[in-house]
Amino acid sequence: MKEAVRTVDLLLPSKAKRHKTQLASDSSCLLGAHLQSTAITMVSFFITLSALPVFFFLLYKFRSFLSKTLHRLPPGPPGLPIIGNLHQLDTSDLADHLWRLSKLYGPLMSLRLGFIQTLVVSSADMAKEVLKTKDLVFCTRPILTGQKKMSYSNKDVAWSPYSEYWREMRKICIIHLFSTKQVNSFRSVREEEVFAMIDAIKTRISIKKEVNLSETMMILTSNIISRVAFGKRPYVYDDEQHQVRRFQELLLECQALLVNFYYRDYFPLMGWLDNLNGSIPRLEKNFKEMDECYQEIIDEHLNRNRPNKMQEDMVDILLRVKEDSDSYIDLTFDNIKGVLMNIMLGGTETSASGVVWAMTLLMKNPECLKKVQQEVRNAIGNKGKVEECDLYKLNYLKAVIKETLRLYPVAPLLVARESREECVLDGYEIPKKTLVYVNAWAVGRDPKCWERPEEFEPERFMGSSVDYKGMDFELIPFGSGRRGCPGMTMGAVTMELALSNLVYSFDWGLPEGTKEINTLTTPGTVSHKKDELRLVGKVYNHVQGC
Ligand code: HEM
Repeated sequence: MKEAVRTVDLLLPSKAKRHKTQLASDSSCLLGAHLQSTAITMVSFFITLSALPVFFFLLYKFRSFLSKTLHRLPPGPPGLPIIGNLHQLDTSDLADHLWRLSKLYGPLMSLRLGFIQTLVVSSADMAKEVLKTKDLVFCTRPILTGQKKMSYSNKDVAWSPYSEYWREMRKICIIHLFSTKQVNSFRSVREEEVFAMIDAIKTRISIKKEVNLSETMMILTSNIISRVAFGKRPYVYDDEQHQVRRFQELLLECQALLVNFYYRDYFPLMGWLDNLNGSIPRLEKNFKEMDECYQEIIDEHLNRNRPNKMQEDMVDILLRVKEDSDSYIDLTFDNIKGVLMNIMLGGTETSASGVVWAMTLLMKNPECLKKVQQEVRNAIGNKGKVEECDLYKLNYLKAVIKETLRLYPVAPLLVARESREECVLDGYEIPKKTLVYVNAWAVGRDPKCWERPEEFEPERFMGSSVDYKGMDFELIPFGSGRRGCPGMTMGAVTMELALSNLVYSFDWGLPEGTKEINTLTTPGTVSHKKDELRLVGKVYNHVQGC
């Protein structure tokens, strides 16, 4: 009671304090009224809370009723009210799971993820429809919480919706960062890093330790991309293999946050749960820390007296374009940071995962490993290392990479797209704003296109014109069309250079006690081999040929 009087005391203006005595006697009524109103608020809160599911149920029913009556949607597994098919999805191996479901429901399959109408495309024919014939309808990206935050509100290339801004930004990237000339200008960076990796593996072998190829490849591609993007090498090989830098740790957290599940993306009224479970504060924290790093990098590049400046890197190029008054759009620092993020995320994990899958499949198919080793060793002789200028001679190695990307596409569901308008696909009506996943994993296993689709047979590409450049829809690891991967040349040459040197320089075997290598995958946009690939290597003596 005393507390209540004191609180009232503080709240009252001085004039009213004359009525203090009377108020003190009234305060018990005031407290009673306060308790009553709290009780009413709580009861109404609980009524609202219990009415929410009913509200959502009715909304869901109404929406599905509308969707079904207004659109003839492709078939799909029946879902539950509100959550739709979310509970049925095995996210540990989503692409494989969706491929299996598509065998029941067909190459165009409808799902409902919460309130989001979703389409899964699982055959080469239908992928061609979506990525080529109707590319203009399906060339935008959905706006999702993690991506939006990390891309400075979609001021990047990869997650920016289809717009004049995206077209200009992509043009800038293609001309200034990803052109063949530009990719070639970073040749020495890739070679130096691959040769440093080979030396590090030799040191490891000399002390009779097994080689963790998953880790080694991540170090390699992080080094290459960091040097190409902003002229710095985040890892150095030492006795303990590496030393982690702050930026790389932040990138790992960023990757996790990008694939995190945010309620607000699928249940528009339940965004508050993201704050409650800590997802949003975690996102804000990582964004702030990443932003500080990007800003530091930009500030360093703006310093004209920057020490150790070797060659123009991507930040230099983007800053130059920013200053260039003739450039197409007014680049801001946020645009540069968004593109940097795309390059770091798009370029590191993808090529690393590709080489690990190639080595995994070669280890499981020793006759193919032998064949590719023979090809590389015959072509290179005792030169000691494979350089980029040698790669054109290595047709079987290129076939190994294609076959790897067919069976284990690094981004098995590509990068999600969204329909910009209503359209008809194979007789089905696809509503506007449908979330679209093109399942490259399923397409690579499409029995209409591939004989013995489950077998690893690089020979199928020898003498075949089928390539991953986006024109052959049975092989689309880099996507296709307007949103196809602009970093394909850089990614492919990195994989070829790393793999060729690995098979040229070493003979590989399984560590003692390991009978078989599994092919379990990690969840996420980029699919890694779940269990690290650990092998024992023997240095190959090129002079003696053994
Ligand atoms: C093995 C290597 C790589 C693979 C398998 C790969 C795969 C992909 C895929 C599947 C997409 C989506 C395509 C679509 O929606 O049709 C994509 C987009 C993209 N990739 Fe790559 N990528 C690789 C390397 C790289 C590299 C090295 C970079 C940059 C340094 C890069 C930057 C990008 C960007 C910026 C986009 C977004 C394009 C847009 O939305 O307009 N990628 N990549």
